[in-house]
Amino acid sequence: MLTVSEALDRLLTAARPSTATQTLPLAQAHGRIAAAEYRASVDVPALDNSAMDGYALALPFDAPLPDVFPVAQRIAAGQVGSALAPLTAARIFTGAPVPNGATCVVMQEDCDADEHGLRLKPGITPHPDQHIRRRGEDIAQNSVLLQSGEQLDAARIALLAAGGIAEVAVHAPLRVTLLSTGDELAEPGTPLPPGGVYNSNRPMLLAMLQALGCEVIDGGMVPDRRDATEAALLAAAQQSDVVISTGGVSVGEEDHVKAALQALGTLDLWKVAIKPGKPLALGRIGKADFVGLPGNPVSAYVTLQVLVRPFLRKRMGAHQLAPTVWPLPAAFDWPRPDKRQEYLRAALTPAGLQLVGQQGSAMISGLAGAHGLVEVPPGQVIQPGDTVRFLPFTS
Ligand SMILES: Nc1nc2c(c(=O)[nH]1)N[C@H]1C(S)=C(S)[C@@H](COP(=O)(O)OP(=O)(O)OC[C@H]3O[C@@H](n4cnc5c(N)ncnc54)[C@H](O)[C@@H]3O)O[C@H]1N2
Ligand code: MOO
Repeated sequence: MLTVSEALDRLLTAARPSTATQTLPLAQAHGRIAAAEYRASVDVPALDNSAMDGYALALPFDAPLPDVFPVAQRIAAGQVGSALAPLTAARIFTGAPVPNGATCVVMQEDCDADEHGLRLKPGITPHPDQHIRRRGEDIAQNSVLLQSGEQLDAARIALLAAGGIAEVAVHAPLRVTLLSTGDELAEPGTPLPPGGVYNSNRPMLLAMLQALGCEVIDGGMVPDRRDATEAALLAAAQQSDVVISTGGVSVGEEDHVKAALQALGTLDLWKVAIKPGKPLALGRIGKADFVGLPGNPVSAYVTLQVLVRPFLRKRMGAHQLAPTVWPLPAAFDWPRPDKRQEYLRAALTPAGLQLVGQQGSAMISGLAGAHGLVEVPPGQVIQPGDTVRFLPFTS
């Protein structure tokens, strides 16, 4: 059986990054992977400007100040004033360009202004550059805003917009067909027949794959028959870059996915020393990649998160593939480790990481309260206070 890191190496070697790209307006690019590098077309801010509503002053700082400063001009955001003579003031508003000659801005709460001019309130001593945002202090023109292979989230979209970028070249979305195998599966909203189980993997994986940025096609539910499994896999492979199924990859005679895959294409990886999720399968059918996730919901969740996500991200053209790992203290006991590398559902608490819910691979109840997974190497016990590897779900 492959170790988790051997399996990850194999998956990443097998993942061919997509080459198809398209150009999208920034507002439509959320979640997509950049296919080019982008640089700022302007300095941000483009001019020195005021951080406060108040007065820009041309003060010397090394000489006594007069009591009153004439207010020579008024500059609102979007306007550009004229040069400020020494010892005069300009009425100014947040974001408005600071006129040449101004050495500081004083907020209006710290001044009194009337028809005679502006007076600083007692005790107010402005310092050089006070409340002035300098040109380019946030982003310098031509600096890199986004690297090829980065995923466009809200913050990166804001960064590109601030730098004047209107459109981005992105990788075409990965088309993933999702199949659910199992005669026992019933659709939520329909009566549950005797022996039935509601299909929770399908909406769970749909949500996870969409969050990754995939275009997901629902391939439906596949009965536990070899001919039906082959027909469903073949149809799915013809319409997608990647086919992902759940269930039917273990060893029982009702498990047809592996045999169907071997008949239609190649099985390149099967069984990983991971708990939950041992019977994970990887292969090819024609031009499509195939990933067979175990049927147990938590096994499907964990294998997608730990192993399949990096594979899909590389397929999508993303560069940062390794999961984020935070070394954090455990606040729990794990006295009976497994031979397989184990992933435990855990929540971040002020006391440290706490396990949530029961840890069985069919136990969905704890998943919703977890913030991530604790990675337990084969055979390793954990005691409260031990530093463990925590893989947050948000990364
Ligand atoms: N003799 C052995 N039996 C099993 C082994 C083994 O090594 N030897 N491995 C076990 C492990 S570990 C896992 S994980 C499961 C995985 O089996 P399959 O991938 O073949 O999945 P199924 O048997 O089809 O289903 C397992 C379990 O999950 C439920 N399920 C399936 N699909 C869904 C769905 N879409 N939504 C909700 N629940 C689903 C299904 O009803 C079963 O209870 O095999 C062990 N057995
Ligand atoms: O690998 Mo299975 O998920 O232990 O039940």
